[in-house]
Amino acid sequence: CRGLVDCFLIVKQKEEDSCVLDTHYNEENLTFTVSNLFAAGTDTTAATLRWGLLLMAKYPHIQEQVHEELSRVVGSRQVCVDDRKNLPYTDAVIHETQRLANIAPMSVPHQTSQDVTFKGYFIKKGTIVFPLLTSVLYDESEWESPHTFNPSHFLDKKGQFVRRDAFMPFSAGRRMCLGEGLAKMELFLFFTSLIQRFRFTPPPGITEDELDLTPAVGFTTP
Ligand code: HEM
Repeated sequence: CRGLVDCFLIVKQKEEDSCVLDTHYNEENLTFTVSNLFAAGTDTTAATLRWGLLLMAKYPHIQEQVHEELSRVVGSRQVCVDDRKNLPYTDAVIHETQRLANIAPMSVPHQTSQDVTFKGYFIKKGTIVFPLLTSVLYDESEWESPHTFNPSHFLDKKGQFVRRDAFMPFSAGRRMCLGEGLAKMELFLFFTSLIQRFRFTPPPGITEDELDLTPAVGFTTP
């Protein structure tokens, strides 16, 4: 069994052999599952990484601090997942990038499966609901400076990494992002490997102040 598709096909075969009718393991679901994984798992991580590099170009003193921490803790060997716990500043920069980049501002639409009253509002069964992640990621009662890039949002006074409940780029609840662990691992490994080897700067003739952080409109925020 080499991966998801093999696993799926093996169960499909078993169910066919035991004459299970009405199975979820059919070709249509296989196609949807694989295409969903591509759609949900490629542009999201790539857009976040691009935001990370743009922010490093705009704030060179922060890029320098990430570089210093990486040189001190990892040196020139390849970064591995286990290094993250020893790189609190870098970890905070990646979290702050995800918060400010806010790449899935409306998460994905859900639909109420029954009538529900939420915070005094009646929502009828079958209503489409968009959970606005922006409202949490930029919540003024949660973040000291919601609209600025500030890695201290994820650091305590001693410079140790702190988790924040309002960090919700992967949404929340039962249907939250299935790829959170994979995405975090990818972002950490790609971001650190790039900063270890390169310096990111604005193009010639452009100052850091001129780098524009206005997001473009898209399903994710490019
Ligand atoms: C920075 C990267 C990513 C972000 C910010 C992100 C964000 C999200 C968000 C906001 C949702 C909607 C959750 C909800 O319905 O409430 C979601 C769903 C999902 N994500 Fe991600 N995602 C990322 C990367 C990935 C990766 C790498 C994969 C897998 C390869 C993935 C797979 C999925 C899947 C399968 C769902 C649907 C889950 C379901 O409906 O039960 N995501 N993601």
